[in-house]
Amino acid sequence: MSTDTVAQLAGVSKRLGAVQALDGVDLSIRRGEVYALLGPNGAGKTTAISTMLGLVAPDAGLARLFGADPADLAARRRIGVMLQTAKLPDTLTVGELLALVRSYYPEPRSVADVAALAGLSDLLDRRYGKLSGGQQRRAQFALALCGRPELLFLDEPTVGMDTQSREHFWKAVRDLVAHGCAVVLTTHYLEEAEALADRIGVLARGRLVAEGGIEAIRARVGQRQIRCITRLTEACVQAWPDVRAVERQGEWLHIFTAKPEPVLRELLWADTDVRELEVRRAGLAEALNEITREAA
Ligand SMILES: Nc1ncnc2c1ncn2[C@@H]1O[C@H](COP(=O)(O)OP(=O)(O)OP(=O)(O)O)[C@@H](O)[C@H]1O
Repeated sequence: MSTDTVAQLAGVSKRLGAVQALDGVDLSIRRGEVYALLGPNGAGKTTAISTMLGLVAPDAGLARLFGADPADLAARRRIGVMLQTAKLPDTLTVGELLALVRSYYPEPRSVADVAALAGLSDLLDRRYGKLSGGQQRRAQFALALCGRPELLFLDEPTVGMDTQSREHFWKAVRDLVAHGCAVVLTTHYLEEAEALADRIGVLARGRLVAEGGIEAIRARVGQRQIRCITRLTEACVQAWPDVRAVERQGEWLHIFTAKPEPVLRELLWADTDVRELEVRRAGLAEALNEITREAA
């Protein structure tokens, strides 16, 4: 394992009941990077994170945290974790929870720093059980930061957060990463992956089917999208050669094609009043759909 690798799965397979949740997964998380693990529901993202954390024992292969077994206490002290299900005592205040978790670490982050990073400063006296869903997620994020982690595991961290909280959260993650923290992130909000991730791993049915930077993942899909305002009908455009799909959204027509040039020529010829014409590469969502469809 390279000294730059902070967490690793090597040839990991895991069966859960009748499901092959992970099937020969190899992945490495490097120091100071944000690695987003993406894929449809049930693809194996949570199982992959749980295996890195030593909460799930692999049937084959191995997991490493800072080169050690994930159960190793010294390695565990260097991580922070925010899982989808957090069971915290409802009756304690946020301040009391922070005091408790900070007491596990020899040199914890100060309450003021943690509260500022997680946007919690005005919630310290509130009981955890009385917080809204989004506020509870912020409290869980704060708890994950107490031990000054070098590696943070964030499993769908912004579910339930409003737009402002989510933006605050993204800024905090960027600050932490700028100071050398690595992050493993799962999310179904692709704009979150686009905003934060240095690298993306795509899981489908327990296999890592694509890995790379956002542009590299997008570039795997040759498809382009033409968007315009036109009086032409969907059926008319759909009949042209090279047109893969057509969708109308209000006054906009979206045309999907791998060969935009001949489609554009046809479009400009068929409707000389066409307006607001745009051509763009497929987005991350379309790329992920295509990659997971191919894998299936
Ligand atoms: N304890 C379990 N027993 C049986 N099957 C399980 C168990 N836990 C998970 N699974 C199955 O393993 C597969 C992978 O689940 P996992 O939770 O890792 O997916 P995920 O990618 O995190 O999904 P989501 O996006 O919905 O959170 C799913 O088919 C799930 O139903």
